[in-house]
Amino acid sequence: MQRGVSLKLSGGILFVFSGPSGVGKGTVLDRLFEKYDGVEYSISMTTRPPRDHEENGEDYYFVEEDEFERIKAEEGFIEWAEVHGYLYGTPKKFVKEALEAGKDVILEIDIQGARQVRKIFPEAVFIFLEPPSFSALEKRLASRDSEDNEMRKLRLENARKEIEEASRYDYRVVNDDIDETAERLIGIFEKEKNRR
Ligand SMILES: Nc1nc2c(ncn2[C@@H]2O[C@H](COP(=O)(O)OP(=O)(O)O)[C@@H](O)[C@H]2O)c(=O)[nH]1
Ligand SMILES: Nc1ncnc2c1ncn2[C@@H]1O[C@H](COP(=O)(O)OP(=O)(O)O)[C@@H](O)[C@H]1O
Repeated sequence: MQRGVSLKLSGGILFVFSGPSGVGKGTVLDRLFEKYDGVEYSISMTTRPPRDHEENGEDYYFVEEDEFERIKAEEGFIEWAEVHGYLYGTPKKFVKEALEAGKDVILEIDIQGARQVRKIFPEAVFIFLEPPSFSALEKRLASRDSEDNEMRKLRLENARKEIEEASRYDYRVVNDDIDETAERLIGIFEKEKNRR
């Protein structure tokens, strides 16, 4: 975690969205953003190589490890973590400016990042996306066909630990039907906006 992070939360709401690899986080958010613009998506930085369809500056900022380390040293991340063997971090500037402008922001980050955010933004809203079953998760990850066997195995091992953390989240949403899940997320965003 970065020291000296001080962000004003008087403006927008910070949503934290986590879930195991292959549960459908990206798919559900893509579907949601087709019809909803009530939250801003924070684009993370990563040292993971891009998948075929992924665009730099859209899905992630893809960087080499030395660049990531440089930004880390400059305290440019709200949080960062090593996940499945690569580094991932949330750039501070975008989130800070959006929240200060009164916009609501969603971070799609892993459980380690969520723990860090919980310490510095206890007011954030934490949402965990769960698979209907572990075998459904295995099938989804296999069907995505974006990792080799070894990487898929690592992601599934990590998934068990990630799912154990779900009870620490404010909301747990099972991703059965993509459209229904997107609607449930919009429902959560709107409910939280109305409360503040
Ligand atoms: N801590 C942290 N985790 C992130 C960040 N961006 C993405 N992640 C998480 O890193 C994990 C791997 O992401 P990715 O490589 O896109 O794989 P996927 O989950 O299989 O789609 C997921 O749990 C993401 O939520 C970030 O900025 N910080
Ligand atoms: N509700 C769902 N039902 C069936 N398949 C799904 C569902 N949501 C996502 N998928 C599929 O599961 C795979 C993993 O989804 P993805 O969005 O890449 O997951 P994540 O971002 O959580 O790693 C993709 O092939 C996607 O099409």
